[in-house]
Amino acid sequence: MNSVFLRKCISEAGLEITEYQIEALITFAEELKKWNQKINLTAITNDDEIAIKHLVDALFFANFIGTCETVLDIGSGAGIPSIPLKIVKPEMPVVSVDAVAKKIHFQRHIARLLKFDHFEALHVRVEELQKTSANSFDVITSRAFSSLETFVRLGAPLLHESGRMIAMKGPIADKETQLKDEELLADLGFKIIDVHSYSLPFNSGKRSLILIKPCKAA
Ligand SMILES: C[S@@+](CC[C@H](N)C(=O)[O-])C[C@H]1O[C@@H](n2cnc3c(N)ncnc32)[C@H](O)[C@@H]1O
Repeated sequence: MNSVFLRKCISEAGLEITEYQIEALITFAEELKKWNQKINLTAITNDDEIAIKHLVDALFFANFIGTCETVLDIGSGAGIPSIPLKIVKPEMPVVSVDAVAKKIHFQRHIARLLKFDHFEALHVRVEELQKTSANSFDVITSRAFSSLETFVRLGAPLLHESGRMIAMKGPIADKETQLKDEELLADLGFKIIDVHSYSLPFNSGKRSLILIKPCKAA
């Protein structure tokens, strides 16, 4: 991957990271492409798209969540957003879960290569995590995992009472879909607190971060 293009994308997005972190993101991208030739980890294989749609999108999330909290990434696949998050916030404890073993093997490989501390990649269905990690996480996130309702239903038992859930989504939904989502979340005792919209660099599409909290904490 071309570091000049990645730097341009990060600066176009208004984000700032160190040279060391740029190099680590490039290592992640190169390993992703290499492993993807043998095992199917991502449908995105082009360098520019990996930079914008995987790396920069995850960096927007990392920038949004602030400092040191315990994060759970549900259905993290090849490690989005968990791996870029660990690269730019190395001190942050992150647990990344996926139901597919080869994806978790890849994430562990990256964690070893980049010498991550406080990073656990677990081959487990999130439903099973409730037995060991109830009410443990300050932030629970997911991208391209499920509907908002399923995300909140599966994540809720794992969330610390003062925690928040952040769904990484595409463009803001139309009013009708939004109202339906709000009703479904209210039935689970949760509420949408904020929707943070942003554009990926070079007109590559709109995205949103949906901040959700238990009604009693809102
Ligand atoms: C479309 S991928 C998204 C991967 C990554 N978050 C991204 O945005 O590139 C959805 C992932 O969710 C995982 N998944 C589906 N159901 C799951 C469950 N119940 N528990 C854990 N992971 C699950 C799948 O194995 C898959 O890797």
